[in-house]
Amino acid sequence: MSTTTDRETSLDGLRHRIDELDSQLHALLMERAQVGAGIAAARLASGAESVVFQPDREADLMRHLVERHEGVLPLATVEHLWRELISASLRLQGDFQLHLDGSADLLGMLDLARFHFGFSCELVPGADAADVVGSVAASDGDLGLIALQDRADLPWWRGLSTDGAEVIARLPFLVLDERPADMPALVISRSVAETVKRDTLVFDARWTGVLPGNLMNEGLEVVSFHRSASGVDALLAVSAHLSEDEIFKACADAGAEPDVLRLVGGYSAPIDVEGDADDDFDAAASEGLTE
Ligand SMILES: O=C(O)C(=O)C[C@]1(C(=O)O)C=C[C@@H](O)C=C1
Repeated sequence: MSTTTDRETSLDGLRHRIDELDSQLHALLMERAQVGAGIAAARLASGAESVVFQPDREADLMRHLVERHEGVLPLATVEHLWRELISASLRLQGDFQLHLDGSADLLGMLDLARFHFGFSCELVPGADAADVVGSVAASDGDLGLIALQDRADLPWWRGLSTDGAEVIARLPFLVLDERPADMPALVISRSVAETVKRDTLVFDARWTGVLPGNLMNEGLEVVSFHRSASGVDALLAVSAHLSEDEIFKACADAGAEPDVLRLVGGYSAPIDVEGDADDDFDAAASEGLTE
């Protein structure tokens, strides 16, 4: 005669438990989609014309997942599942296309696009980052995915603005060792509502001559930079707590005030699940800045 423990640990017993869990999960997923459709209907009723991304809400959801998470399921798997669910919700609100930076590594780009936006999202290859910025600014609710390089071939971010296309997210959102879809990138969209809360602001900053060498010490991250004959363009990520005056002062303390400082978006800072996210970035990037 089999005991309860035998039934719980036998192959048949475990499969039976998986069937039960799948059925509960499926019911919950269907209910979640229904709630998403409710949000879509409420948006439509409020007169919203196109898909409305809520990057800060998405970041909150992810943060809660990280806080609750335990056990053997890889966190990156959970992230991907939720990204697919969120994308499904978005598609219930309307169609949108994702414009891809065609100058970046294609496989890395596709991996990231599919991981973050799911498999039903229509992908549109763009020539390069500047082309993606133009397409998103001219669209009615499309998104763009632009690969981040420490040294950019062109200062593509000059095309961003808070009344055109702006930065809304930075990927990957969960910083994990050896994670899938780990190409560093920015997501851009047409300008999002003022009510969006973001802890990091992104600026187009320009200096004639060289870039101050120790901006990072002042709490300013050079996300990407482009050097030309006349000077340096930088895409700066800065804590949203700092005012523009404080940013100018921090730059002056680091060596020189920029000639141009223009807000071009913001995002909820990625979560470094295993350690210090800043480690990867600046050691590599800042080395080449003051040559
Ligand atoms: O909360 C919303 O406003 C939603 O539209 C729902 C939802 C989700 O599926 O959780 C979907 C898309 C948004 O970008 C954020 C969250």
